[in-house]
Amino acid sequence: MTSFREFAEICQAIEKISSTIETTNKVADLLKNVDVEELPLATHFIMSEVFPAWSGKQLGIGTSLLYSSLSKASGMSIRSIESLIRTTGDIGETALLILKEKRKNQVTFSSFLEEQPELSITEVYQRFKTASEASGKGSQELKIKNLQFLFNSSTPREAKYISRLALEELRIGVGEGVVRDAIARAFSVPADKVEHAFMVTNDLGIVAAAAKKDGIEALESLGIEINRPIKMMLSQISPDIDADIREMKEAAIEWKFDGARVQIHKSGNSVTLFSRKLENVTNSLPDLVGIVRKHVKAESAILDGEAVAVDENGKPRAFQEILKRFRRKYDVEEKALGIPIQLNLFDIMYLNGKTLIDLPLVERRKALESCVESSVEDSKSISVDEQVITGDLELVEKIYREALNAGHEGVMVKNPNSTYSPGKRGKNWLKKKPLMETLDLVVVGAEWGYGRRANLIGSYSVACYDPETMRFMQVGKVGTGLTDEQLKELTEMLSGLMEGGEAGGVFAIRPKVVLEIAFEEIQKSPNYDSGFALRFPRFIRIRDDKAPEEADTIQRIGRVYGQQLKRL
Ligand SMILES: Nc1ncnc2c1ncn2[C@@H]1O[C@H](COP(=O)(O)OP(=O)(O)OP(=O)(O)O)[C@@H](O)[C@H]1O
Repeated sequence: MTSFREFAEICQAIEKISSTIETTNKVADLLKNVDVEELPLATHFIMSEVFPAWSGKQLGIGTSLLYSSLSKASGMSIRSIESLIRTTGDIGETALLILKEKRKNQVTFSSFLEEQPELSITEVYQRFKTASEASGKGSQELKIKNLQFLFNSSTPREAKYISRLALEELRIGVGEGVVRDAIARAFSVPADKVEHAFMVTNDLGIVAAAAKKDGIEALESLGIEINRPIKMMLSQISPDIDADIREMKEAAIEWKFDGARVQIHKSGNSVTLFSRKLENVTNSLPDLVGIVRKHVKAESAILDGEAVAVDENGKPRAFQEILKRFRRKYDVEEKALGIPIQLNLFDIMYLNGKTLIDLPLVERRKALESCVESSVEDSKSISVDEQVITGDLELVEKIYREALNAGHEGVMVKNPNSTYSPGKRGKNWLKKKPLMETLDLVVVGAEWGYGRRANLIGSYSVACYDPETMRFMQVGKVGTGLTDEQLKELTEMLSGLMEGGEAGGVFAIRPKVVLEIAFEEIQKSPNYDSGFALRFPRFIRIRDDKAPEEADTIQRIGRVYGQQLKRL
């Protein structure tokens, strides 16, 4: 068993270094030292995850639960803890200070270290797991008891990283890229083998353990598995789509539906549906499960498509309508009748035991067509997205116009020879749609409203993402463009994410919720840590199909700012 103390020491060391190479070396040291059984846990922990992202398991520990546990473990009041957090600005440093104080009053620190059995990585995981699984009556107490146990058994430094891990933010800047390189370094395996193993498993914990056990051979034997979702391949906007099509010579053109992405796993009669964020949404969409069971003729398959909400004439409804269906947990059947769904399939990654992601799109397409059956009367509920392969730019424009006239978003332009690259946004999938510059930004703070809206959150501080530092950087405040209903919805979503208490009606929010924001212009500004500010930001919609790390980046903000200058 590896001690959590060792893990905390590595975190502390990484926090002090800024070079990526040194960070990677430290993570590689950790991976080398951890027992193979605990390696998946340590690999996730170092990326601030308790459960692998694909598992959809939520830790569900909010700040108030954490404060109560710290308070119980130390005897300090919750109010004092909140005020300490306002000074330190961080739950980790706060936990460290509280535990230092506690140990000082309790026993001599060295005798504590001698008496206390060391926490192992497995023990920390088990306590988190038990806390996350507690439900129903008495569950709060059980959650607190498990966290309290961890704080009672930890050194101040361990408490610092336990409390940050509880909120799934270690703040040490270690993401997938660093861990991928660290696995290659730690076990002397080629980086491209690690990358491919990650694409098919979507789990660096599994990859690390395989590399440690049996090197390249074990990595090559890893494959896609039903019910372990793989990351979605993504597209990018092209500054000159005509030039890109010319370069491809021929491109595969498909309608771009404005709905919600869905990844379908079928094994025999069992069907599981995952959202773009890889959440399991099967229970919300029983009608979609029925459609797949009836029309997908494969023993096992993983399919990619877009679910669109339609009206009685089969016309697409607003994007928000389909998200309502995805979110819906109760009254599912009743709601399903209200908002019928159409499933448009456009890719296949796995069929009857075979991984297809390394095949070119044209081949995958044949496989997809071979296993989807829809009769004329059913063509409203399921179809394979029509695809035209052409290099004729006029024809592309014609298909684009037809898509817009039919109420869709535009077209996708795909490279017919491209493989399916999970999690990648690149030139093999391009999108062509009418230009309206918006940004997807993350809520990091909020303020109560005034007057009639005093019991609702009325304004939102929004931030972009910096993938290099893994931090969110504020670019503005949004308070316009929202209806009362949207304010209510957002107030509900955000009230569980408040952090560190409230000061003058203003409070910090854990970065979880993504909003799409329109704006007039981006300006340079010293007021925000991003160095930019949005002029006249306006709310467009909630993007709860997007994870915070998928928000627009500081680099994109810089690029849009640069383009504005060129237009002047
Ligand atoms: N035929 C299609 N092929 C691929 N994706 C499609 C298709 N039709 C609709 N889509 C949707 O378009 C998205 C591709 O655009 P992108 O990857 O850039 O997502 P996005 O960031 O949500 O962008 P947008 O806001 O423009 O949808 C896919 O995630 C999918 O949900």
